[in-house]
Amino acid sequence: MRRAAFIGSGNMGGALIRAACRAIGPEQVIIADYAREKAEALAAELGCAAAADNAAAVEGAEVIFLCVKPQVLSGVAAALVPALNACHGRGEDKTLVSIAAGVEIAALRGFLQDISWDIPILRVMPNTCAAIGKGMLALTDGGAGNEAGLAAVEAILADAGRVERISEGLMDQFTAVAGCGPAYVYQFIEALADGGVMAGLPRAQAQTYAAQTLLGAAAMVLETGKHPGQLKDEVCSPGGSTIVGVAALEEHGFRSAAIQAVMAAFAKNKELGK
Ligand SMILES: NC(=O)C1=CN([C@@H]2O[C@H](COP(=O)(O)OP(=O)(O)OC[C@H]3O[C@@H](n4cnc5c(N)ncnc54)[C@H](O)[C@@H]3O)[C@@H](O)[C@H]2O)C=CC1
Ligand SMILES: O=C(O)[C@@H]1CCC=N1
Repeated sequence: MRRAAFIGSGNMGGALIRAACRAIGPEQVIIADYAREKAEALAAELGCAAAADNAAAVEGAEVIFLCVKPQVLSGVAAALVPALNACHGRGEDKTLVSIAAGVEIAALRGFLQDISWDIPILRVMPNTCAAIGKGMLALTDGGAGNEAGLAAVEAILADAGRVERISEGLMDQFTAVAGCGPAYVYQFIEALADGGVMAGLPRAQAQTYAAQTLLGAAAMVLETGKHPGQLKDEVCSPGGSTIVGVAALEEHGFRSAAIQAVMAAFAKNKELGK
């Protein structure tokens, strides 16, 4: 019996599969995807197993991560019930983990209508940076007090990045900041690089300088514990060039745009769960 199965090996599932293979070893990981060749190619690359179908992945592992789109989750989960019941009948208990944005544990339980036992269900909200161990992830058991399940998931995701336990009531907000966040940051990096190119830098250099600057600034926030506003002030020499750039960002609504991006994604997460 392997420790982790992943159903769906797309952008996010694939990133978690990479992280899990590093943390617990590829011999402990089995993956399945509707597009079988996709799972097989990733399994061949990482040295883990590719299951013939979703039920085989369920049969083969203790913790099953559902990494499909919210729109297909109910059908995928319902189709797993016969395999989950058969496993339970043999005395093999399983834990289900969903990474779907917006879908609550109670809704997931509703998708498993014909299940014959009280299967533990957890949620993880990852981001794609987990692929290289730099993710920001949230984990919840919905207040069930399932310490063993939480610990099992943490062990599988030990090399995905920073994993924090949060209440389920904060998952949609977390998703809007950290799940979606990499996309906003990539837009900013691209825009910084565009500015650099406009000012005369070669594209490749501009991109490296922009990305390394984001990395350094993020590390300064985390490692110094200083407020971002203070760190910003430390860059702005009186009468210098940075404050002119900061004023231009303010004039064009930069911070307001970022806040609105998070609020728009938050609203959409709530919609995805309905
Ligand atoms: N992409 C991201 O940055 C993040 C995504 N998520 C969540 O991750 C989940 C997956 O999203 P992505 O990886 O972006 O989507 P994706 O489209 O890249 O991957 C989904 C995978 O599921 C497979 N699939 C579809 N139907 C299936 C079925 N019946 N059985 C098995 N596999 C099936 C597809 O072939 C595809 O490989 C979503 O629920 C999303 O909310 C969460 C956090 C971040
Ligand atoms: O765009 C989405 O719906 C997913 C959820 C968080 C990141 N990607």
